[in-house]
Amino acid sequence: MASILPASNRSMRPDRNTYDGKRFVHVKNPYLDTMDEDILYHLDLGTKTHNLPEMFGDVKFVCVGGSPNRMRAFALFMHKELGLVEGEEDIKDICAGTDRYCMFKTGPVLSISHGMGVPSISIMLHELIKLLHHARCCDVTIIRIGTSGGIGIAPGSVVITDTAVDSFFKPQFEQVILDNVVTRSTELDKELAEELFNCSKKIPNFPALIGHTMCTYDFYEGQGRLDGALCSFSREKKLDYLKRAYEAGVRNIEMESTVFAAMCGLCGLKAAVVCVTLLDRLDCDQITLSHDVLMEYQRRPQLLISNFIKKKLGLCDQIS
Ligand SMILES: O=P(O)(O)O[C@@H]1C[C@H](O)[C@@H](CO)O1
Ligand SMILES: O=c1cc[nH]c(=O)[nH]1
Repeated sequence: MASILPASNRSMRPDRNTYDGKRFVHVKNPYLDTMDEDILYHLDLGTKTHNLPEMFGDVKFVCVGGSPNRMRAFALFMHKELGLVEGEEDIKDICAGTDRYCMFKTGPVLSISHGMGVPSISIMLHELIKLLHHARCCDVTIIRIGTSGGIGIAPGSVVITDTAVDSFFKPQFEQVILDNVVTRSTELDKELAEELFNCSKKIPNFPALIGHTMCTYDFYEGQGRLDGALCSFSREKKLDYLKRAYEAGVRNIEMESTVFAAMCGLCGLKAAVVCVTLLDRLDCDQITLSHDVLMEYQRRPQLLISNFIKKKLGLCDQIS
């Protein structure tokens, strides 16, 4: 992928007046317009050093997930599924100059890792959303493909999130800005969730459901685990909490969905969260799956999203 610009090049910032008629990415920051250059530090990209419209202008689907290897595997899988002619060796990590995140592009699909937890995905999303804006991308759908702990559902089930909720089962994300708490909505695109669910029904033996996803700030105490280095509650309290979560409509727990939903919603991106469950938290806390089973489970959201993308691109609606 080309596109290191000479240092003398002017900013690639687009003219927003030419944006009419399509669903463009909104950045909601008046200061961006006053900047001569925008350095996307954690992605090792910038408006003066890279021709972002040339590199990314055709992106229509962005898939994000915690692990660099998973997101690389997804890019390679999509490359094959889209029947693209370039060799796999051409799919290089676009962010290789930093070891914070990995990014791969194949055709109109961008695959990016975001690390674990709200702060990590939030930094990546700020820079990714600015990247899509600078690249003048339009009609972009963004999907988080992750892993999670299930509540009251069989391990291996794929949960398509209708609403991301916080640890109090509320559909909101609280962002501390200066010394204020700003509450943002975590509603996701319901039509997109339905479309994904319908897509899942066409895949044989594919256990999928729509439900609320709870996002926590921690994997251990924050998710009611009894097996962390610290635990100050009883087994009964844990089960009572998880059962109340289930009654509130929560079917899985992970660590990024609320900020993902809030930021994508505010910036006009159609967004979905699709996570496979690795265990049923009503039964246990430790993840005891074999490596092979874990890999197979992690491929489930990828398979669903690849079918969805192929359908949207009119390539086919058959199952691979
Ligand atoms: O996308 P991944 O599988 O990384 O998401 C979940 C939530 C945390 O980031 C992590 C915890 O194991 O997995
Ligand atoms: O239990 C789990 C499994 C994966 N990811 C989580 O956040 N929790």
